[in-house]
Amino acid sequence: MFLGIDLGTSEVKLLLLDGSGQIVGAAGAALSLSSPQPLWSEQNSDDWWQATQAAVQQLRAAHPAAFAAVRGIGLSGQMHGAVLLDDSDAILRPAILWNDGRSHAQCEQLTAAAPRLHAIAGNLAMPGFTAPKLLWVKQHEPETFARVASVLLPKDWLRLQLTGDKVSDPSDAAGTLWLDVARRDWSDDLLAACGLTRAQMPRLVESNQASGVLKPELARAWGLGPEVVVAGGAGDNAASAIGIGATRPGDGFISLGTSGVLFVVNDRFSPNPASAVHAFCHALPTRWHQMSVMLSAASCFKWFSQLVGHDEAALLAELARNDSAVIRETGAPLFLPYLAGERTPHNDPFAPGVFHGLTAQTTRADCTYAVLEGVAFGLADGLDALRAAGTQVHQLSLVGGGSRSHFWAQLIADVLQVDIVLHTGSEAGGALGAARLGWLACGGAVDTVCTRPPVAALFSPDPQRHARLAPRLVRFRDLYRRLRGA
Ligand SMILES: Nc1ncnc2c1ncn2[C@@H]1O[C@H](COP(=O)(O)OP(=O)(O)O)[C@@H](O)[C@H]1O
Ligand SMILES: O=C(CO)[C@@H](O)[C@H](O)COP(=O)(O)O
Repeated sequence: MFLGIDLGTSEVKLLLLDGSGQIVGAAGAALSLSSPQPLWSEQNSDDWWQATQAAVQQLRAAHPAAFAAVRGIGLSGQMHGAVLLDDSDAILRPAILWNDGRSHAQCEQLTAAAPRLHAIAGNLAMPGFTAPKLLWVKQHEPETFARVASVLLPKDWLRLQLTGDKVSDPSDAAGTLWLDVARRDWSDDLLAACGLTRAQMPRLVESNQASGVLKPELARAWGLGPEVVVAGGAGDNAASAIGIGATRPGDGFISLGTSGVLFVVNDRFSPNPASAVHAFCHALPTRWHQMSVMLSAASCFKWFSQLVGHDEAALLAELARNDSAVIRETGAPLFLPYLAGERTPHNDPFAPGVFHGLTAQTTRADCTYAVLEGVAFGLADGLDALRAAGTQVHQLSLVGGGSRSHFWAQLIADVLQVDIVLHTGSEAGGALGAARLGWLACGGAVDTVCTRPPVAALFSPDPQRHARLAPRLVRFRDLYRRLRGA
């Protein structure tokens, strides 16, 4: 048995996988976000550990025999977050997350201070990345910065609780802006630009290699044997790729989680900062990937559902009951999904969320539709950015919580004009990939472990609907341009 632990933004998810690749069970525990000031997004790292332990107890209770047979653990997690520790590994401040926009000024400073940033890290400096956050802490919380002995990414802080080791992997480390992405090693020059050194960074191992073993006292408390291997693991998007078998160049998927991600595998480091796509290491040693990232995707649906007091399933059922789809596709309001600013393609922490074109006839179902459509339009921008970066896409799998909606999957296929494939277990996101990385670290072979799960549904583009939506996409893009800086 192999255990995957995915530290998402809205939930910690656990998944048990057996030695024939079948999912045995899953469990989860919710997490909340805090935004003490505009543009800020933080979580308490201790909450991650409490949620992980609660989910472990759920999974053990549901599958006692299978859980007791766990031999390998893999980690996956929300990327870019900064967990700052002092020299006794105590947490110095709340973790600053991937969707935090406070460090926009520091991005400019970093770009000026590190002229080779784009060549080494392969990416634009964006506020969500780890390096500009540390510059922000240096300038705004100098007492804290002076005490920083270690900087860990979210899943790597969980690993510290599990094994006592400070270790990261290249797929997650690439999101710091301190990694030499082609060489898959820390860059002393980029660290120096932030007043940091390699001594403050975790050791790096590849995602599919062992990083350490579970602490004996935890193994006993969880009813596990000795020598449970913990794999290097991966950033949640690279882990999701492993989960749906996206390992060959050209394989790609969309993740509809809190963020919205278009991810395509490359066989070499392929930076293209000009189009605001990310070029990072993949979770296999000879692979890299490009991705475009929306800061708010399924989280727009969650926000709207909480605003109107109906859950996502109820809103989708209401949408399905209404038979005026064509009228809605021409008359519904437009929605700009920039609830936390945007990365690809705008790199603009101040981009606003917007409902535009409300009338006295606008219904709740129209607004639900607009939210789902606005996210699909954001993905269309992301796909254009990937194409501008030289990546070709013909078919995309869909993963993450948003993949529960077939309506949304069809809408995305129609907007993007790309086949969208749903594999079984797709809503598990990074947790399945994490479990698979645990299996690889215990000696599993890539060809055996990283297979494509069975296809649950295929959504092919409808050209007529695409033609109806095309003018709305033009208006969507125009709306952002008109509002920029307003
Ligand atoms: N039936 C549904 N249809 C579409 N989206 C849904 C549905 N149920 C939940 N979601 C969305 O799934 C998202 C959570 O997805 P998840 O992949 O777990 O995110 P994360 O990894 O960021 O925590 C929430 O934003 C929620 O609105
Ligand atoms: O910042 C990125 C990728 O660059 C995000 O994809 C985070 O990794 C958060 O992921 P989810 O919680 O949405 O899965």
